[in-house]
Amino acid sequence: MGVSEKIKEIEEEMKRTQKNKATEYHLGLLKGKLARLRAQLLEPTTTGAGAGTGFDVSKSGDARIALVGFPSVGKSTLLSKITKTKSEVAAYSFTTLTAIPGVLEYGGAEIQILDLPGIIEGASEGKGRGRQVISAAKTSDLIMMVLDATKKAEQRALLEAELEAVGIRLNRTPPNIYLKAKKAGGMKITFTSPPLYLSEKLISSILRDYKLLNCEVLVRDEAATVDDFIDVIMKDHRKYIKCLYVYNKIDCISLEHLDSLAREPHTAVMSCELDLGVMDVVDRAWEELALLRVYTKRKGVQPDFSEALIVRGGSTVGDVCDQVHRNLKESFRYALVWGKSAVHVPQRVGLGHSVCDEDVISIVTK
Ligand SMILES: Nc1nc2c(ncn2[C@@H]2O[C@H](COP(=O)(O)OP(=O)(O)OP(=O)(O)O)[C@@H](O)[C@H]2O)c(=O)[nH]1
Ligand SMILES: [K+]
Ligand SMILES: [Mg+2]
Repeated sequence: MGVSEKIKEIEEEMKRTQKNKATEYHLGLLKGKLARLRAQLLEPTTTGAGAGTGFDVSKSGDARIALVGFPSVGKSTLLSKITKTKSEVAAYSFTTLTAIPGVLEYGGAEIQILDLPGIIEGASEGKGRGRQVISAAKTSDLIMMVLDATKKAEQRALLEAELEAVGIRLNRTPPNIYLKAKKAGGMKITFTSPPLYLSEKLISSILRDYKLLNCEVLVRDEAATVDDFIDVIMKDHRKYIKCLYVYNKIDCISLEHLDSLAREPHTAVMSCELDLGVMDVVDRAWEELALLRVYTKRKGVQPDFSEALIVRGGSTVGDVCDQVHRNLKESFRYALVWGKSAVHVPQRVGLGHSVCDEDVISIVTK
């Protein structure tokens, strides 16, 4: 039996099994097996089918956004609107057959936008170019899930399920569970507070199934589920990515419907056709990326505001140094900071100081 068939079999069994206290343990074990098989399915094959590989587009710029969605929702229309790249647009499905990169210039940053082929249900199991599309999405800093506002609400959950199945976790952080494999000593499982959904028995059975016989587990979140625990075991196959849900074609829906869509979290609405809300979508994407612009300044000279250094949210002066030059930290003495992160200006700070968007920094070396 092939991996796909085994997956089908387990999925069928899970569907047949009623969810209740008595079956909880059995279902948990099945989930563990399913996660392992799915990861196996995504391993690159030796036959060169490239199951786990994305499209051959090299990363460029300060961040990458992937446009993911069902066919004909307007992904290519959006790319053509916000970048100088023209990607073919047409009313039929699967107009786009490969990854088309474009560059969005925003506030001194260059963001690569990846237009991708439409995906369909079953993409995670290899339908269409689904797996390649999803692999490409996995490499992005932000997924823009483009949705057709005229279609049923289920479309969003269907797409989410496809991305979930290959280990992408949208707008979530890794579970608060510590797991460390050991050479010997058996299993040591502890909970910081009584678990609501997990038990020592379930955890140890799943660990045995994964042949993790010697390890230490500390569950720090009482609300952690079996899915969370499996994500921790499979952490090399999990990717936590931000997602902005973008509903296009709002020119075709009622105001009431538009209003309810716009209120959903992490959501923006637009009409590429009428050029409505497109720039708001770009602003929202920028916010979600949480990139920071930092300007460097030489002593006695005005900072150059046309040349921003782009760093990730949460970056420190040390990260800024790395961006300027590989060895700069070695000769670093201190930095002077003007801007939102400074309590008084200029503030004298060390490498650990966290920077804010639009800070000006003067680095003083030995
Ligand atoms: N009514 C309306 N139609 C739109 C809008 N944006 C795009 N379209 C139309 O939707 C159709 C599909 O657009 P594409 O940009 O090719 O869609 P896609 O998501 O790239 O499609 P695939 O590459 O086939 O997956 C085209 O006929 C567009 O003209 C919009 O805001 N409103
Ligand atoms: K299309
Ligand atoms: Mg397209």
